[in-house]
Amino acid sequence: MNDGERIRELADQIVVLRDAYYRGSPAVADAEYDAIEDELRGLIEANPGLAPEPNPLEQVGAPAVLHAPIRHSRPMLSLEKATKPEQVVAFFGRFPGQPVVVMPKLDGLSLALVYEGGRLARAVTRGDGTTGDDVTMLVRALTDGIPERVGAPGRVEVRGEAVMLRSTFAAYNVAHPDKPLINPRNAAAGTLRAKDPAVVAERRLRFFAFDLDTEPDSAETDLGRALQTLGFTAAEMRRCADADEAQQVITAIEQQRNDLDYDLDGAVLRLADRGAYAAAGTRSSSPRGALAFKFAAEEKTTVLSDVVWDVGKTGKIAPVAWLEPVFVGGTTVTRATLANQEVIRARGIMIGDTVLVRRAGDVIPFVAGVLDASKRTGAEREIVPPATCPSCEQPLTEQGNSRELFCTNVSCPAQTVRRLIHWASRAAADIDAIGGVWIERLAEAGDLEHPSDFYRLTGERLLEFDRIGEVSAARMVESIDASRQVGLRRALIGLAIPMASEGTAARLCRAGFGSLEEVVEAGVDGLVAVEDIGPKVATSLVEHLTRLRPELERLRERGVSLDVREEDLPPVVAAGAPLAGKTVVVTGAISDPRSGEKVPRPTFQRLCEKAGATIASSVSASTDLLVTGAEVGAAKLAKAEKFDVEVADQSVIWQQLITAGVI
Ligand SMILES: NC(=O)c1ccc[n+]([C@@H]2O[C@H](COP(=O)([O-])OP(=O)(O)OC[C@H]3O[C@@H](n4cnc5c(N)ncnc54)[C@H](O)[C@@H]3O)[C@@H](O)[C@H]2O)c1
Ligand SMILES: [Zn+2]
Repeated sequence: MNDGERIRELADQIVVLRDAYYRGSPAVADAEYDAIEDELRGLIEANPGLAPEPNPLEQVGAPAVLHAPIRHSRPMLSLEKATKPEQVVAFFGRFPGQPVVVMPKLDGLSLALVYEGGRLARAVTRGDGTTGDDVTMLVRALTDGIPERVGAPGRVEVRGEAVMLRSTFAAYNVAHPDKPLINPRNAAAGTLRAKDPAVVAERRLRFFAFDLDTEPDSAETDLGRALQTLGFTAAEMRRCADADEAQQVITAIEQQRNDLDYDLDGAVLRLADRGAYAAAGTRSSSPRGALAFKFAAEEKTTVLSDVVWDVGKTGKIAPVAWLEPVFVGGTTVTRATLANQEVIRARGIMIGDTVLVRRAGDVIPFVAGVLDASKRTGAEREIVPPATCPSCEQPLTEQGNSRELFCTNVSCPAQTVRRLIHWASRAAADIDAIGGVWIERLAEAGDLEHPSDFYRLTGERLLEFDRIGEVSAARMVESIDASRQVGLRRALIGLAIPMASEGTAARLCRAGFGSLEEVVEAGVDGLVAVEDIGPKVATSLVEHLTRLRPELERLRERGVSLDVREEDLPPVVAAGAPLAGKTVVVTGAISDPRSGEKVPRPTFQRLCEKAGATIASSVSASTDLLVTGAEVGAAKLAKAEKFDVEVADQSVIWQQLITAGVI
């Protein structure tokens, strides 16, 4: 195929893919689509005479099906893309002496909001860039962060991104396993395509502003301040004087990406001065005064080569997707979760399908769905859940609405290994010198069956195995020995009792239980009396701990402490504690001002607790204080503002901790 033919082919593909994408059913992942655009761009650059007519790269969006078309006051454009530092340098080179703001490139859908006489007159989607759809009613009902009124009498147009927060997305998919959303961006677009606001009220979106026109021109030339004054949450903007500084901010945004509650696919550079940005003008499909720096993709497509049913520590049989290796979210992924049968059915997934794999934030990679079922060849196979346990071959039971499968055989070998690995894990006994492979070998050899068996292992016995030297054997024994101090809270976690979470273990310690035996003796009635422990959890605890009585005895005999430890209890609050009675959320990167060294967040939270604070993980109406470290996400700050929560920089709190003698 010659270049001209390839150009034609790519241009046609782009038109088809865009059409599908903007209708809400993308046929490929964004990263793959971008690669097609890049190839076309490269070919046209090399052969300017062969540029297609019309050139899809010079068009924005897609000729959408508009229900209520509204023409934009000025086009809503796409952005010029960059992936290399040199391109950032070149951008600064085009505007000597001009300061630039760098902000996250939020991955949602853009909206134009028009205010007339101080009131929201209409909200319009981007559409094909020239004409968009009127979505005023839906936006009013479904989007947070859009004020009904602004304190400016003339015409005001604010542009920005409406995103579905990751937490909203996850909660929605948990509540609707039968019709899951594929990703937050798609969900945001889908939400505003819906006709009835009430139907999708739980799909709330959040609006972040990044662009502004005012008539008459407002005196404020700084974009971020101008937007805030009007009552909007602006995308977090940082002013940079040169390309080096901008590159640092871009890197910081990329690093903080996992901590944020929304998807971003890059960083946007834009002239900080509103006048300078307008004066720079536009190209056919992008403004000259802005540049998008793209990050690695969090979603890719790959082939689902097989599904393997994995036996968990509580006997749950979970489908695990085996994938052809794919680089996504910063690592090569070969396994992903499929949750349960219902999810597989709802997403219509088959073995051999090309599936969309998502790895965003801290979530475990999961198969979000099949993008284009029309590509099937007929060689795909249905995913059939097993009738018996893949490990012990006992029949399985189905539980719950999502029809999760369980092996209830307590001596199931796979469960045994999983439970032992769990006992040795960091959250429990923390036997860090013995990894999963060794646990499996020891279980196979008959040395390990119950956690208490770890405490019978000797150096001599370990040396009887292949591929182990004296040094490692001694380290293993030492690590086992140290784990005898596990204590009530971590032992309870380590025993992997169904329905009892880490929080349950902490609550029991705080409620005054002194040992695991005391927990069993309390019975269901005694346990439900503890705050936040319900009858199901209490019953499960009593049932399983009663069954485990002999094991508890063996652990005791072998010198393992099952009594509450000081670290299991809330810290003693120092006299004159500065944070006494306050519910505190900590966000961003924390470092000790005395040494400049990074401090893990849990360590800092523990210090705050010593100063009297109750730690919470997310900002809500009951939060009293948000402590901010470096690189704080806009979402947390926006929430603090919404709930009127006091915000303090970490330096202030460190000072208080030092003054109060906490450290
Ligand atoms: N999978 C597919 O088949 C397919 C097809 C077509 C397009 N796409 C995807 O759509 C996107 C391309 O389309 P595009 O032109 O909408 O996006 P773009 O990448 O060119 O970016 C422009 C958009 O970025 C948004 N944005 C977010 N934060 C911003 C900020 N701080 N400042 C300015 N703008 C900001 C705005 O909505 C703006 O419209 C790509 O991500 C592409 O992968 C995918
Ligand atoms: Zn089994």
